[in-house]
Amino acid sequence: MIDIQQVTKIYTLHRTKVVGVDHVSLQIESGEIFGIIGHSGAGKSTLLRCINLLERPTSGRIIVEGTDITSLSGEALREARLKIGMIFQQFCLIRSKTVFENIAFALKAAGKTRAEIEARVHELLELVGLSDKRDAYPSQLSGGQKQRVGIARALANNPSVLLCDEATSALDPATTSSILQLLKQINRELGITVVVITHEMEVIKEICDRVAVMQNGQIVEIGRVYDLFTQPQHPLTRSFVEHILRLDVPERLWQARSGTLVRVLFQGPAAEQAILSDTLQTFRVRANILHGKIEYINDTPLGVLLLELNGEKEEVERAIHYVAERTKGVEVIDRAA
Ligand SMILES: Nc1ncnc2c1ncn2[C@@H]1O[C@H](COP(=O)(O)OP(=O)(O)OP(=O)(O)O)[C@@H](O)[C@H]1O
Repeated sequence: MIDIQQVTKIYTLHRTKVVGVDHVSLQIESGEIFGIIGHSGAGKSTLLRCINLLERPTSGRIIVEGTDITSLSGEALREARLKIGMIFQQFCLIRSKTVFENIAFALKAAGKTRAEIEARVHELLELVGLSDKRDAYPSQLSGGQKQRVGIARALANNPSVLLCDEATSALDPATTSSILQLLKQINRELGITVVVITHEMEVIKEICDRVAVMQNGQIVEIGRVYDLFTQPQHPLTRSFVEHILRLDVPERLWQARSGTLVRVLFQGPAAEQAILSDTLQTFRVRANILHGKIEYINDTPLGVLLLELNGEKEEVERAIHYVAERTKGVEVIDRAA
């Protein structure tokens, strides 16, 4: 477990104090993929860098797998850091060294023998799917391949935690997806705790089990990703979720509507069909499906449907109530006049 207790980080810039992280307490369970999302300047990087003490908190404690990281320095800190791997948005590879040498570097630093290094690099390149690039230089690799080298290097010393600092922000969507799948595979197969910071809800949606939402150095909401999608509480969380679940209604349909517009969230298509037909049979309402889509939240389907309901006002309200009780939520977007 990573136990972050009342961590504050204050920077001093030209005698002015800047609060990076403000009294954050957070427990990340061993073996989970935990996301931290927020806009630029929210304090995500600072918090992440406190976990391996790249930034030393101004106050508070961080306990990683039973070791109080914040109490360490010198050799003890170097040793503890071997158990915490990290990957970066800009990959941070050594340009003058080959893929093999970049990964071997982390093992040499840990005092491994030549034979151990050969065997381990071979194993890591297989894991990240880059066995054929062993002797290539970073400049000869695509962004996705560079990040795979970064991942191999971060895993070299068998860490129990992998910190990912905007690891896919420099990559195109297809490459992002393949890197996220690799992180998920590493988490599942090796049992490594993965902490991801990002400003993109797509990243959280694809791989995270839980997420914390940060603003002004503080955590404003935390929970299971699916729950945050279906019941966001804080306005910032709502805006992140909205970005993914938004259904843009063509202007023509918007103008032509006459009934009440509702957005329904439901878990999977089968459930939706049964609920809709039940509703139409139970109440004297007509339903028009204007738009719909299914998002996969860490492999669990979440459907979004935009309906126009027509009928007697009270009957429509009863139907909405009926649907609300049987789905993940109903939002009335526009009531019929
Ligand atoms: N080395 C530093 N010196 C002074 N202030 C800093 C330093 N690093 C971060 N800050 C400040 O701390 C606050 C949090 O920054 P941080 O980089 O952690 O946010 P972030 O959420 O990771 O944003 P981004 O995605 O843009 O990196 C910001 O106000 C930032 O200006």
